[in-house]
Amino acid sequence: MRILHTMLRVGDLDRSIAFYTEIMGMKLLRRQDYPDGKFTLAFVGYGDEADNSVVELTYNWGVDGYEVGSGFGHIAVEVDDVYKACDEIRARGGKIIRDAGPMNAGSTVIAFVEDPDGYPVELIGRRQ
Ligand SMILES: C[C@@H](O)C(=O)SC[C@H](NC(=O)CC[C@H](N)C(=O)O)C(=O)NCC(=O)O
Ligand code: NI
Repeated sequence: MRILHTMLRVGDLDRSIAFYTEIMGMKLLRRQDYPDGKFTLAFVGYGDEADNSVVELTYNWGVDGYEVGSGFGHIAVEVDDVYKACDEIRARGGKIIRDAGPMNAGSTVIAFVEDPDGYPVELIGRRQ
């Protein structure tokens, strides 16, 4: 077994696709409308689904926002250098909500970016 995807409900699909592709460097892997269910799915990720876990963006037609809630944590993205990644993401218009530095109660260097719906995306340095 393997993790295939994490699903996020989004209020504006094009806005989210732009964030995950133009700011986070992912690819739009596929997009499909489901008219009978009045929703659209878009899958984004750093590689094809056969070999990579991806993010499934779900847009329910006419629903423009959601409560992120206190239970949701984050999606984590591996980067070569967290500090450099934050600079690059800021330069591309991304919102860093937690600057790079050692994690709470630990030493792993992390940072958090906020996606357009308020979902945190964690940046973690590649394991040495
Ligand atoms: C290792 C890396 O993948 C993490 O996600 S650790 C991030 C760290 N998590 C916690 O502190 C968990 C306990 C916390 N009370 C919670 O429920 O979130 C984290 O979120 N650190 C925040 C920070 O600013 O370091
Ligand atoms: Ni994490």
